[in-house]
Formats: sequence, structure tokens, C-alpha cells
Amino acid sequence: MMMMGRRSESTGGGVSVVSTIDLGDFPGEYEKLREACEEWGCFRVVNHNISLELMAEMKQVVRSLLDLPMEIKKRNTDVIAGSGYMAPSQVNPLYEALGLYDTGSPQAVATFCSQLDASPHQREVIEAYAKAIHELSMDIARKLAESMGLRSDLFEEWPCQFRINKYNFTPETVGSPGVQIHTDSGFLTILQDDENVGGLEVMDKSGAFVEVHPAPGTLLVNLGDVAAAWSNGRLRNVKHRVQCKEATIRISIASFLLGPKEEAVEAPEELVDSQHPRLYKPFTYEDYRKLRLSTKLQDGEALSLLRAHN
Ligand SMILES: O=C(O)CCC(=O)C(=O)O
Ligand SMILES: [Fe+2]
Repeated sequence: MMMMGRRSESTGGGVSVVSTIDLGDFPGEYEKLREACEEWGCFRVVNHNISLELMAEMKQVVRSLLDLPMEIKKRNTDVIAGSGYMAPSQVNPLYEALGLYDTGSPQAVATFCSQLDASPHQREVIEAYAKAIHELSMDIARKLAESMGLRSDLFEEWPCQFRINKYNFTPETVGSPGVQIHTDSGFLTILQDDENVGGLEVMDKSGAFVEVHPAPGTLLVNLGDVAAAWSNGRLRNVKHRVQCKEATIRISIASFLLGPKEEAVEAPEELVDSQHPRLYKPFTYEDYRKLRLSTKLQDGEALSLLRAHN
């Protein structure tokens, strides 16, 4: 079944309606953007500023970095909690990831590249991709704020993080989880999902998982916990997971626009009134990240520990 006015993302079992937002069609798309963020916390973008060539080159770079021997990948140590290499674990045995915090810092990019013995070409691609993705995440965050009638300069200094993911899927693992159910902790994530290998699933409002099929050339945007708190509960932090559907290596590139570096995450006054009392105490992104790690609450539930008592 396809709902009016939206493109169907998937059909799998049930209805599936992850909207596609045309970034070249604003102000026309404001309402659709806002609705997608409230109803799903997830949408695809087309007409973005990342060239197909850059997407393909970055994918190649990421694939070869993740193919490095374990001893080298382990040099990618944490800059902030959980930002570095994640080896396959008991919880996610098929999954590993390298991370870069923060992509806006030339020093951080240089360190990441030298830890992994990246070639000058690989480094150039990473730098170009980081710059283009940063601009895109700012653009999307601004459009989202504007769609809510808010100022659009709210996200200027917010840092961005990369996580490049590899799923070691084999014939034996078909049907098992690739990465556990989670929400992203930051404001928004731009995901270059594998253009061939599916497996990503997002949760709809009824609690059912919906498959998100690859759509080459497009990018997927997920909203995270900071978006839910910052918007005083209006925007949805979408729960998602990756399932192994086929026996092929799956690669994805997640770029997270996290949250303010030092200031607290706090809903703007415009989003708070007697009908919408403040839901969360102000918190810093860094503290929230630590809270998620220490409580192991990966699916947005850590936010409930920060509820304001109204
Ligand atoms: O691999 C994917 O498609 C999703 C990755 C993801 O959810 C993440 O890195 O937070
Ligand atoms: Fe995620």
C-alpha cells in the first residue's frame, strides 16, 4: 500500500513510508520535512551537494580502511567516549567500526589518517567528504529549524563525528542481527547506506520494524536523542537496527551532527509553553553520551533519566 503524496521506501511485510525530501525544492518541502521528522525521525534526501563520484570514492576509502589488519585499526583510539575503533563484540559479533571525532578539526582528521596509514589520496577524499557532509548537515539542520519557525543559526559550532561501519555477513549469519536496536545519540545523522546490500530497518510509531532498501545516490537522515530533547519532544529519535539479509560484506558511512560542544542541550523558549511544558533538564551532550554508555541504554531510554519533573 502506498500512502498519498509519498514515495514508498519499502514494502517488505507492512506499509513503509520513509519520505524523500528534495533539497532543491525549498520552501516547498518544509511541511513534508517537518512531518517526516515528527512522524518518523527519518527521511531520504535527494538533490544534495555530495557528488556521486565523491560518495563512491569515500566508500572505497572506507572499505580499504576497514580491511586493514586489526592491530592497525586498534590505533584508532577514542577521542571522546566511544568515538574510536569498535571491534566485533559479543553484542554485535558481525559488526566493526572506525570513528573520527571531530571531522571539522584538521588536526583530528590528520591524526585519524596517520593512525591508519592513510595515503595522501585517501586523506584528500576524507577531507573533501567531511567538508561536504558538514555543509549538508548544517543545511538540513537549518531547514529543519526553519520548518519549525525557529532561527536557523542554532547549530553553527556543533561538532560532527564519522563512524564507518563494516558488517561481516556470511551465509551462516543470514537472519541474525548486524547491529542491535539503537537510537543515535546526537542531533542528526547522515547515513550513506550500502547502495547494494540492504538490512537497515527503522521502527515506525506502532513499534514495527520497516525495511529501508538501498537507494543509490541518495542519503538517509536519522534524528537522534539530542533532536528529541532539543525539540521538547516534537521530533522523533528513530529506533533502528541492521539485520543480516544476505551473505555479503555491508559497508555504511554514518556522519553525526552531535550537539553543542559546551552549552547545554535545551529546548528554545518558542517550543515551551503551558501546553508543552519542558520535558528534559538541560544537559551537555558529553554528559549525555557518558550516561548512555554507563547505563548501556542505547535506544533513547537514557533520555528518560533526564526528565524534568513538571
Ligand atoms: O549501517 C547502517 O546502515 C546503520 C548504521 C548506524 O545506525 C549507525 O552507525 O549509527
Ligand atoms: Fe544508528
